[in-house]
Amino acid sequence: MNIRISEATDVLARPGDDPVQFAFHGPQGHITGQGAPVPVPRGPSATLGARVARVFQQARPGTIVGGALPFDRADDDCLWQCRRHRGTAPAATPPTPAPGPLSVTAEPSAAQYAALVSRALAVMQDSVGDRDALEKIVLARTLRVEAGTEIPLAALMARLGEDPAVTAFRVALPSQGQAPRELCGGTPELLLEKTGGLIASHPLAGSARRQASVSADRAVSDALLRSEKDRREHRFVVEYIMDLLSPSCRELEAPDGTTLTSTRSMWHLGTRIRGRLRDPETPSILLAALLHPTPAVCGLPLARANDLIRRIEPVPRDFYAGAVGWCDEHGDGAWHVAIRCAEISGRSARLYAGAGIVPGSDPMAEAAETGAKFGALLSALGLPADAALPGITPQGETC
Ligand SMILES: C=C(O[C@H]1C=CC=C(C(=O)O)[C@@H]1O)C(=O)O
Repeated sequence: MNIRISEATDVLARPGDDPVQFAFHGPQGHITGQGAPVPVPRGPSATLGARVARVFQQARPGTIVGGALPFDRADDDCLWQCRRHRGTAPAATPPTPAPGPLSVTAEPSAAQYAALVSRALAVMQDSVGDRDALEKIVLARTLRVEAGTEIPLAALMARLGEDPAVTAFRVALPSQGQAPRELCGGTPELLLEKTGGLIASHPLAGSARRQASVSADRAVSDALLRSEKDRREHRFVVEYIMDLLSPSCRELEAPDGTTLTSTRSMWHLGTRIRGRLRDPETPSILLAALLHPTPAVCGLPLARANDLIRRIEPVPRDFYAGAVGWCDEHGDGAWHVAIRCAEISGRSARLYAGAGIVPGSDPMAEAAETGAKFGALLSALGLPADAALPGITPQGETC
């Protein structure tokens, strides 16, 4: 089920030179929210329904709401109301971003991250037998990239959009100083798409880095498909989403079961979920907010994992591992998990990557997995894709 915005019958505004508040290019279509910034009053997840309903009651027909929900449901979201623009795919051969000399600093380093994973595994072990025993946690690390010149977002989007398996996105965020701040990335994970009464979700969890040779690539994907640890990590996410969606659905199924899915740099385990809503008017943004954050980015049980993440991750997640997307006046829209992304402001970028930890996880392997997940964004920035793999020290700095 694809929402093809370019085939929509309603009147579309013409894209101009207006500032872009949000843009999405990927398998769910191309959509851009452009124009003078008109924010949806900001607030936490608990007040989202009332705030968005008020916008659509007062807005002109053809208005859409799009933007970013933060990782932490208690934090304020960042949503914009815009006229819907017919988006176009980014240029096929985009100019090189060329942001000048770059420096990369891992915060925390791969070794420090592996130590955090060990700590989380110890908490998991200690919690065995508790009513709310910690079964999974997703821990993230970041890379701070400093460029010699401003990072060109349009070129970065175009580079990310070359991978047909991902949705390249950008969302304007509230600025924290002089320079505008945006969340930009290429996410492979569909949280929730709604067209009329039909919904779809494609949760991913369980990962392996793509390999250069065909035989090695096949071997790692076969191993991922057979891995009991990765299947367990994945199952938590699918069960969580099915449980949360089922009260709202007349039909809900995962017809193909769990299969391999790939981007240009990663293999994942994925499960396509499809459903038919009891109430076709249910806004996609509220379904996204209901699901988010899933155990693909937080853990299980949610509250315990979230609490540990807040206590041990050294860099706040902000909008990383939140949800990004858009919703129209009929509730239709598409929301993606905000991963494989960076917060970008002027010459600076902060890249984020996380990995699901379950009993049996190997701390250094999880550090390597996060290193591989940085690859797509690093190469879109003109850096070596393996710059964040443990043991590799770009320009003398420690990853
Ligand atoms: C949390 C991230 O990935 C999630 C999505 C796919 C696979 C994942 C994993 O195998 O751990 C993660 O759950 C990230 O890329 O930052």
